[in-house]
Amino acid sequence: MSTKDGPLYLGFDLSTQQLKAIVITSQLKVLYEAKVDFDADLSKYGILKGVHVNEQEREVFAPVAMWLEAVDLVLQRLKLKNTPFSRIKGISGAGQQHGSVYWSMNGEELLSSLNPGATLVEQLARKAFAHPFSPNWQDASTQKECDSFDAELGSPERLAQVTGSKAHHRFTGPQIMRFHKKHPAVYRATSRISLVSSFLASIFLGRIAPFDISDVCGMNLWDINAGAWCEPLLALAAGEDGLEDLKKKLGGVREDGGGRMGNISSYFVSRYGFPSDCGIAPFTGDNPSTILALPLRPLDAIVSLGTSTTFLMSTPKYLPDPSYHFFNHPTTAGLYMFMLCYKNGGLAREKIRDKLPKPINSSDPWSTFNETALSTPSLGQSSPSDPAKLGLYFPLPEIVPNVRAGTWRYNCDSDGSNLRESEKGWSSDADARAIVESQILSLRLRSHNLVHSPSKEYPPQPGRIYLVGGGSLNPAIARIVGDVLGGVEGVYKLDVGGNACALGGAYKAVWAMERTKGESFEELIGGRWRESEAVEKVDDGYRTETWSKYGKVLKTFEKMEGEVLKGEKRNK
Ligand SMILES: Nc1ncnc2c1ncn2[C@@H]1O[C@H](COP(=O)(O)OP(=O)(O)O)[C@@H](O)[C@H]1O
Ligand SMILES: O=C(CO)[C@@H](O)[C@H](O)COP(=O)(O)O
Repeated sequence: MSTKDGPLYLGFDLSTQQLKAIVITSQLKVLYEAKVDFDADLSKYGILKGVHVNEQEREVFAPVAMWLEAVDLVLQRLKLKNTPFSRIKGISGAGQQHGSVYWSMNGEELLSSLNPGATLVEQLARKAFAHPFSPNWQDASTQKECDSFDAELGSPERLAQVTGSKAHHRFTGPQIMRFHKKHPAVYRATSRISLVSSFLASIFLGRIAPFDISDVCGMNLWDINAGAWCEPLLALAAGEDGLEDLKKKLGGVREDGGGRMGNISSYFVSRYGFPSDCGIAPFTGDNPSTILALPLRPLDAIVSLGTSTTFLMSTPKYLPDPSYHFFNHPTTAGLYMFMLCYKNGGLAREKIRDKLPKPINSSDPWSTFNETALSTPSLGQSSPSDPAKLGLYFPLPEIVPNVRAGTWRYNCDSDGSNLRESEKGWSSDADARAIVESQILSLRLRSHNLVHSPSKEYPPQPGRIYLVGGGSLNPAIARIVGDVLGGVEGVYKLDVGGNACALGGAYKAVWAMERTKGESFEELIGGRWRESEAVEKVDDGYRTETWSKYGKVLKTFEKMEGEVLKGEKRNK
């Protein structure tokens, strides 16, 4: 089929700071891309980095109206690029995980009777939602609710065993529990609760979409082994309004990540010229969607360098633990997604970058940061007798370890001994390398159970490491990832750069609409994917000496986190 007349597929990524869209052919060729950057394009909503913050209550939330406006805007931008909407046969996509949207009693009716002559925001923002905001994954207001969740099943270990994760501030169950307590009247005026992924799918479907089998695992409410809601946890979140009422608000969970939930809403047919039989496939979380951007093999890992940093692997083994997350795989029953997630990713690195002199001879705002990071020796040691530098840089309270906001600088000897808090600290120059090292050391520390030796001559580590998200454009970060985490086959980035998650959505749409009976995502996409057109090697990865050098301080890094955690308990 030529690129001029075949069917096209559209993928979305509604993440923290942007809405991205990508259009591809059946043969996975990228034809059109567009994005809306919330701060740059929709600053009238008063957001910063896509969100509002109420520091007093540690709340972080985003305006639902802004997302509605972004949908029309990104489609207009695709239209300006002459995207032939009439050829789009399927749509899927992703939403930032855990966020919840509260529909009003007549929300679904308004959604199903949109007038194509007016915008989504004009028609839905004021009346279709019981609450104008969606709690964001960076929210940290739910410590009490998390304690109740962990206690309900007996322990964090048990909660992780059942739901794939211990209780986390951002997970939707604890968020709903707090929402119910804080806004009981609004809770009662809510007809349905969507996740960000199912909210976006609902907009295109013209009715409220069910949850997706993978994204539902980000709620602390879904029993992964049983494939059903965990009723004691639902009852806990629902309080006096009761389990049955919350079940109705949540609606169904669709087990099949493919197929079509229905055809596109007539709003998009009339307003943009989509064909009326364009299918809407289930949308998933942004991390599950990211693992669909390439055929990921068992020992391969993805490091997503977006607003959050996440480390993702696809695995047939369900090995839950309170220090990380397991989700159902978004397309393939019997597979799981392993994830580590950090709040202090891109924005923490930006803060260090902004302390360095502004680049003079380059339009790349990262050039000083990169030169500084690359000219600094590993662990800031010019010689083995220099103290090694280990830091923690958390402008926001972190997830792993669960500590308050703060910056900590420590030193130790080359063999990892003699850990002590650095008396004098060090310059911002040294921070540039130290922040990236510390973020990647944490990934290495926490992923070691999931990796094994690729062959006799190598210690346990990933095979390939794929970098995605905004930070994947950065060569200095790629180099440090290779230094610290290894990767015997090297470090790669995707040609679509920061658009991997939206690309995963588009691939999912292709599979959802074109699969033959029983054909898996891996079979269909694996058969059409052309490595040379999709990825680029950006670092050799494993270097024995450097990798061992970081290995010597890995336990010390863990000890440093422990010291900071002890201080946390003292301060409580
Ligand atoms: N060249 C670069 N080097 C390092 N970080 C970058 C670069 N370009 C963009 N970023 C970072 O990428 C982040 C946005 O990534 P993105 O994946 O688009 O985020 P999200 O999906 O969370 O909205 C920004 O916070 C920015 O710091
Ligand atoms: O909370 C998590 C995952 O558990 C985050 O990864 C969010 O899903 C937001 O992702 P980005 O906006 O950084 O892509």
